[in-house]
Amino acid sequence: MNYRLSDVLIDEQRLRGRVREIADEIGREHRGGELIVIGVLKGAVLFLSDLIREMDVDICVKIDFMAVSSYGASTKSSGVVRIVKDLDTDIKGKDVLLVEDIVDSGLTLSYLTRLLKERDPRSLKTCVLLDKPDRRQVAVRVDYRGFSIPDEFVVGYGLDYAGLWRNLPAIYTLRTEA
Ligand SMILES: O=P(O)(O)OC[C@H]1O[C@H](OP(=O)(O)OP(=O)(O)O)[C@H](O)[C@@H]1O
Ligand code: HPA
Ligand SMILES: [Mg+2]
Repeated sequence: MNYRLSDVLIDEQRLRGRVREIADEIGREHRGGELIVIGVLKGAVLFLSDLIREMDVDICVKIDFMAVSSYGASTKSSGVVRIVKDLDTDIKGKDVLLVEDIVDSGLTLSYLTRLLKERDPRSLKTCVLLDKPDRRQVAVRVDYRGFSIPDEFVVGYGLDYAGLWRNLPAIYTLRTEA
């Protein structure tokens, strides 16, 4: 299938405003403490880098990354979540924030929260920019949510189709080429 960009679903201004609000919310709960912020590569990179820059300077933020892949060059999850890169940090006894660009079927977030809980962090919270609730296959807990969106494949601000369009500063829907 050939895809083209369609409409802007969430523009830069709305993204920036909501990222600030989420950072404030996290700040109220973690001020004075240490927080390990874990980004899920590659999709969460843009969101994470904006989010941590908006966080209160009194939070001692450390960052780490995990890479998983389940979509490949498709708009449907393969259903199999594969770890491509694990953490460098020991999270035992730490406050951890897992940051994702999107929760769709929920398979990735569910897999990662289960895996990280086994490592015995002091707390584990999830922060997701986009939530597509209509597509959920497994229940997942989302502690901080940016936007709830309809069941459409979206790209931009870290999100890709077949590796493309992650660099766009806004969230776009796709259309199939005529
Ligand atoms: O809720 P789910 O149906 O599991 O979908 C969400 C996940 O899928 C995408 O990652 P992908 O595996 O495509 O890797 P990427 O971040 O490198 O694009 C996205 O970044 C989430 O991690
Ligand atoms: N866009 C990009 N990547 C995704 C999506 C989406 O809508 N859902 C799950 N991974
Ligand atoms: Mg992807």
